[in-house]
Amino acid sequence: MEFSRLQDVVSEFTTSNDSNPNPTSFPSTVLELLVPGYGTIAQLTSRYLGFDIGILVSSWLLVFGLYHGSRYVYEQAYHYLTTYYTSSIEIDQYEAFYVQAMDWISYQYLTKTTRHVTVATNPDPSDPQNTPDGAVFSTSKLNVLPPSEINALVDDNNNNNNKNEDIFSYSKWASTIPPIYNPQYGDYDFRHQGRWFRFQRKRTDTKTQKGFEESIQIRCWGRSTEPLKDLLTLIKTSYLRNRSSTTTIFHATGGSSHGGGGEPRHWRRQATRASRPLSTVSLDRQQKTKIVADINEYLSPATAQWYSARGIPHRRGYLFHGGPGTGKTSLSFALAGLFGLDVYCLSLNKGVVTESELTGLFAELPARCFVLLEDVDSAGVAVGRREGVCSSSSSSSSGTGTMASIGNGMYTESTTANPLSAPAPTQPQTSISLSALLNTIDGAASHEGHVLIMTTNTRPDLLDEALLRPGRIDLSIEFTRATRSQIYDIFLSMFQTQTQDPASKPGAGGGGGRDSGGGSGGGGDKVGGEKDNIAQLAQHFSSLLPNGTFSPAQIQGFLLRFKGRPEEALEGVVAWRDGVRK
Ligand SMILES: Nc1ncnc2c1ncn2[C@@H]1O[C@H](COP(=O)(O)OP(=O)(O)OP(=O)(O)O)[C@@H](O)[C@H]1O
Repeated sequence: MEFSRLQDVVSEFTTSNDSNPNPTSFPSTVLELLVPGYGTIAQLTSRYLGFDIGILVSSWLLVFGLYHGSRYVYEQAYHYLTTYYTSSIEIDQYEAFYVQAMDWISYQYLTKTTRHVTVATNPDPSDPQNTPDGAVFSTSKLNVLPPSEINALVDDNNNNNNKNEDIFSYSKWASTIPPIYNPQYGDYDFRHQGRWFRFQRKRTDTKTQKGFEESIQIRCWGRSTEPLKDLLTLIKTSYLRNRSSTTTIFHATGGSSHGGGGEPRHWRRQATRASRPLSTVSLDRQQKTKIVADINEYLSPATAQWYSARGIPHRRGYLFHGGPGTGKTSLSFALAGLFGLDVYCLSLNKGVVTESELTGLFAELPARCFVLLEDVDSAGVAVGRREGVCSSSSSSSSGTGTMASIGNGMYTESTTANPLSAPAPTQPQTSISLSALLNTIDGAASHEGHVLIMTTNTRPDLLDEALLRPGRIDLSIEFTRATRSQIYDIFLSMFQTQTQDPASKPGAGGGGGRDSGGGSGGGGDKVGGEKDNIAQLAQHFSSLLPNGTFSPAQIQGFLLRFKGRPEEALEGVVAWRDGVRK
């Protein structure tokens, strides 16, 4: 604006204050400046409508100015107060605690009160969070149809299958699973133990394939972070208490290879499962006791202090070696369940993870957890065939049986003695070098306190000695093909649990709960009798299979065909054994 014109406006404003017929209106020159064409519109409305539009425009300008002015003042004051008089905690979506905090706050406060929620479907039946009653699915709900009914269903011309109550309908089942609700992006206030907290769910755009990353921020009044820390401790305690009978499994997602779209690789919760009882993993008792005692001692806080007082890194590594389907992964999960820890799984096979990604993933691990590094031989640690070693079978350290190995030192799942029918030797396909793996495991920057379990299908005497040295691998457990006693155990665990559970047997026991001793005397006798019967069948079954020939997974696979029908499994086992061996 020209200076002379501004002078005119000011002088008119001062003179018009005296002469303005309507003191509630701004001077017309000011209004003309703010609303282009005001003079013409004012003249027209005054002439034809007999109405002074100046009052209307002035009121509107006043409200507009007041609104923006107060908003500006509010924002400045809010910024000042939040900067200097509040404390906050930010939780990144890749932090393990993110899920716990989001779940807890959403469930306790936000999704009950807020009208703006997001919904997600995660129909994992084994996740207690997803079951209608919050209970882990019980094995007593087995739905085994007799052959006659199956035949009727197969021959049904009228397609009444979906009306049959005994047929499992996924859509019906899924409709009973409540969705998971979370608050939408934005700010939410909630009051916890007499104190106000502000929860903010944020979304930041990124150049990754997904396009954004999430985080949450929790804020409270005051310059002390103690209320926030107390809240997080409470969330953690309640989460761990609820999850004590479950195991949460994390896998690495993203990454430069395998469709990760260049996103950084992070741990992501894959599933939460009912913890596997240790008794369901069949292994030599001494071996089991040894590893449980070892991990128990290692995880004790006193041990951590002991290590630290002596300047020894608090680390312990375990090597599970054996053929496919012999129970390495199962034991790892069962142990994690026993010690109430989450499992972080990573396979080093097929080059799915690069060295920098491996380092980044280890840096993100929580203080206490199980890390399951599968196919560790892929990291260039298998030193190849050694004369006079590979051709022989390795003998079990515990004397529980032998494991056949083929020419390249790999344990094989094949039950034939012919190496030609065994899988071809696998070459390391990963982009991880041995030195990178060792650095990640025990380099200066690596974390302490987690239980590191490495699995391999390669015999340990063929692995690089650098990996095998104490401090990296402190205890080795060999997993063999099923011995007679393992076959017995697998049969028992397959059939006994079911028969011991009165709820699973129509008419058995009656209201006695899961404990066979809890029912009436007659029911208890019946369950006890069935138990003895199953033990006899298991004995007979194990005597029909050769020692150390089939993997536990093979035997389990066979028995799974006969859920609830142990006698039929016994009848069919000889034909199956001979068929597989042919
Ligand atoms: N020792 C065992 N006791 C009970 N079940 C077993 C045992 N070994 C294997 N199984 C069963 O076989 C299946 C495969 O087992 P698991 O994945 O633990 O084998 P693995 O040794 O990790 O195999 P891989 O080397 O191929 O990863 C599981 O369903 C498990 O229940």
